[in-house]
Amino acid sequence: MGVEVSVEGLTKSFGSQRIWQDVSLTLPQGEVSVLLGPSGTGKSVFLKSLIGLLRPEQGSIVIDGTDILQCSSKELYEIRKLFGVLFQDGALFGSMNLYDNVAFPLREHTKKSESDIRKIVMDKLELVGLLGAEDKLPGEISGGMRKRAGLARALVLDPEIILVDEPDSGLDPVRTTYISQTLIDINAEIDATILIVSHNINLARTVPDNIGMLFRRQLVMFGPREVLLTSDEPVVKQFLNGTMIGPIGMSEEKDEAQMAHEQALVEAGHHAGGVDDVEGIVPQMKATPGMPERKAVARRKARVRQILHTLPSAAQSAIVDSLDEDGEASSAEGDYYQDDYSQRDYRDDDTQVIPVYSADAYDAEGHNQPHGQK
Ligand SMILES: Nc1ncnc2c1ncn2[C@@H]1O[C@H](COP(=O)(O)OP(=O)(O)OP(=O)(O)O)[C@@H](O)[C@H]1O
Repeated sequence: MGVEVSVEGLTKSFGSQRIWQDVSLTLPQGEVSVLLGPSGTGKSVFLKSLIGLLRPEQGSIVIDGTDILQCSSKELYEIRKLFGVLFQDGALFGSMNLYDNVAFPLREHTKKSESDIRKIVMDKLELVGLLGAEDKLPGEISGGMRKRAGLARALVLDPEIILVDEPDSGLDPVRTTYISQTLIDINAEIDATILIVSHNINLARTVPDNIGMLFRRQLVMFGPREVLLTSDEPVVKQFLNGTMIGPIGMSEEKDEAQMAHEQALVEAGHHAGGVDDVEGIVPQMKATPGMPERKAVARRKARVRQILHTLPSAAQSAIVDSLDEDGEASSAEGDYYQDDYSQRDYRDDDTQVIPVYSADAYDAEGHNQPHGQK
């Protein structure tokens, strides 16, 4: 089973440029999480920090009991072996065919025989649907195939944590769904902890168990998927709907005057773009029939049940509904409704759900004034 990744108070700058600050979240063991955020908010920087390629100046990243910001380089080397990483372009070696690309980590990091390597490589190529393409060079195949080859290579060392940077970039919606299905199937097969960085709303709505969002140097929230997908936070709603109306601007920082101007345009009949009906919860993708059950599903149910009372009421209802669909409502309701949630302020609870932005969370300059963050 994949290991938990626990991030606490993480802050990263490049020189005087603060990328994000005080980011705290836990990727639960073996679950699939997505980190959303507008372009340039530091999602890739976060992903590279998790594997120790970039070094945040504050905070901790605890993986399998080791804080990778404090450990020796030898320990970091060992921790890195737990990871499989799919970078945006697949990061394949252009001069090697797909077989050799996928075999590369096995030849570099293990003493396995070529016949053992062959078995593993063919197995992973089959998992990502690339059997028959092993002799092709990266330059001879499509972007989607390159991504799948990169994914196969990320899997050969049996990673416990898989980091995936924008699996959808450069892919059409159908291929994006295929790669989403592959990620879910991989999770079912090897039960790895998976973090996907993306700004694809369809993927975010259908793939993960948990969703987080970065915006204006803060982690806006992180928690069960139902929390973000039912959120009323302006930045989340704008992001999900893809409209120009809201705190996200072309260059990220949008001030009050700009927001008022855009609102006036819309009131005068200008189309703000995006779609209005991207709301609510749609069913989560399941492993392809014939694959093992995702073990994360049962673990997540138990985990979410424990924190349910700390979540916003819309998220609670959505979670209870999803359990209803699974035929669990009657046994679950007894547990859920012991508490009077309507009387609770979820922001005061000890929870990983960190809603920071609301309508009153911006000062006169349009800068955020985070509240409720732990
Ligand atoms: N090695 C680096 N040195 C200096 N600045 C960097 C470095 N890597 C990233 N940055 C800066 O960090 C910021 C966040 O970049 P990052 O690629 O993480 O954003 P992102 O959210 O992944 O964006 P996108 O969705 O467009 O891929 C950018 O301003 C980028 O220029």
